[in-house]
Amino acid sequence: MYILNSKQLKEADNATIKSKGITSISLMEHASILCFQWLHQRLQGQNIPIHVFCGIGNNGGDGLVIARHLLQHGYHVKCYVVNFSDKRTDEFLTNYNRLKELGEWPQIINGESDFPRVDFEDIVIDAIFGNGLTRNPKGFTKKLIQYINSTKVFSLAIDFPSGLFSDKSVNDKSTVLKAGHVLTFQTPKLAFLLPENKDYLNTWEVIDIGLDQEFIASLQPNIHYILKDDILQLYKTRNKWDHKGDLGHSLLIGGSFGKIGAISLASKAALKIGSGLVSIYLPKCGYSIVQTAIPEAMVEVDSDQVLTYFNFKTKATVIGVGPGMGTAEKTVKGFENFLKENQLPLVVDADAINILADQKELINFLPKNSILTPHPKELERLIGVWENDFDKLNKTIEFSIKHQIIVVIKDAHTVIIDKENLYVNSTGNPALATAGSGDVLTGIITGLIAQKYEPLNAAILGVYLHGKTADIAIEETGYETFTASNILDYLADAILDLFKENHTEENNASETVNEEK
Ligand SMILES: NC(=O)C1=CN([C@@H]2O[C@H](COP(=O)(O)OP(=O)(O)OC[C@H]3O[C@@H](n4cnc5c(N)ncnc54)[C@H](O)[C@@H]3O)[C@@H](O)[C@H]2O)[C@@H](O)CC1
Ligand SMILES: [K+]
Repeated sequence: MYILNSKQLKEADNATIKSKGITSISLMEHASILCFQWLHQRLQGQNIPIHVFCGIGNNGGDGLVIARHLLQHGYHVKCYVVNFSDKRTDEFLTNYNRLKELGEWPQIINGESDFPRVDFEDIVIDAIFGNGLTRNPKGFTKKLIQYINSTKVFSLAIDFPSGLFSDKSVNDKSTVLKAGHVLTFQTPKLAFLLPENKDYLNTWEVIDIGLDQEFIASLQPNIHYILKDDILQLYKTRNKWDHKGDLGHSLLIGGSFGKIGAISLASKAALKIGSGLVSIYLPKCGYSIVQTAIPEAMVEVDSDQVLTYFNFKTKATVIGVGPGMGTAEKTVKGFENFLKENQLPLVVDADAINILADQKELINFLPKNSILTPHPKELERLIGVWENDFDKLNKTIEFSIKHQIIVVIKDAHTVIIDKENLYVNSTGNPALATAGSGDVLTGIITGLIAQKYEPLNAAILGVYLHGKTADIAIEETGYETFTASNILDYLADAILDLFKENHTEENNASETVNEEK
């Protein structure tokens, strides 16, 4: 699924109005009725006070439409116009008049003395600002947002939590209305998926308002939200005549005394995801451990306790390097020599990333389309500090273009960056915040490249499946007892789930952002 920015969304609105021969008013009516229905289905006519706060733009127009339908269905509605400007849009004015025709005159809020009383048990519909927000809310509008937040009332945000920008960072945290739930139009918004915005929304879902898909595709959006449908297009089924030699040979390089588990997990993962053959190259001290733990794997050893020589004989198709490797001086030297010789596709993780961050000139030896899988701290060592999450993404895009490599930024929403294209993952939960989870991801991606997946597709598919294991598992394991080994236990379920009937929530992008709330 595409993620559109604010400009693309406006273009898509206009293109749809043209191609479908409809008016902007009817598009607004349609979008807002879907929001009304969402609420009506849940409230079933309950007599709860609903405060609808409308701005003066088209987001406010949506609020007015929702208020009208709620009134017509007998709800206890109070509608307000947050009068921060006199530049009311035509769509706002039309719907303002339609509401008045019903005998309902919205209360105009011109200052703090006009703020209504809002109780915790009430419901707020936030239709103050949407996609048109260009600057921080100021004056009494800012105060109103703070007042509503202070009541801790449930608020249903229309399209955006008011105060949250679509494509740039919020610099004043106190100007965003905290949403209990967001009904956002047509596509997820990048802002919802960034860690810096986690406090502004609890859950969100996309409401499909029927914008012109052909037009949207013609914009060639560079940001994607990866759902099951996207994954099914990448997934390769096996052929009857496949031989283990056709399914690639993964070589996992890593481990050091005390950290043999990391390379062991990565190697198991490469096997579990279907790599035809798996070899491990590690320090001698890990030999018996991996031979016992993974009888399917072949093993070659380096010096006693840390990797030093990197003089393996294995002829692999792809190499995953870094888990548990450490950064001993001998290892750094050996890794440097290895990089200068190596021609094979690489998946680079953990300490191997730290070595690259320390000696940036080595990055130039990575083959084109190598994959780096840093967590945020490792990324910072690689690209330097960022001002905010948008800056982080831009800096990573520059890095990816400069070095022609793919970066997997591991986070609650892992983002895969391939030059200017961003792929945001939709699966996973905090159960994955556990030791060894990254090592398993490295093994999965390596094992997929072995099976002839393009590196980018291997990263997208690997990250999705890795997250999906935890989504399936938590029903049984809860968050706490889930460990990295469980990722491997549930990998089969994650793959089989691709072929199960879609649940509605998977057709319709949605998520819980903040698990505790
Ligand atoms: N036909 C359409 O264009 C549709 C629009 N829709 C709604 O329209 C919204 C976008 O509407 P608008 O573009 O009118 O914008 P908004 O309603 O989000 O913003 C209102 C206006 O406030 C001004 N503004 C921005 N920041 C401000 C600030 N800090 N202080 C004071 N004024 C500020 C802007 O110039 C903008 O015109 C979407 O989020 C969605 O809710 C939906 O009804 C779907 C159809
Ligand atoms: K809003």
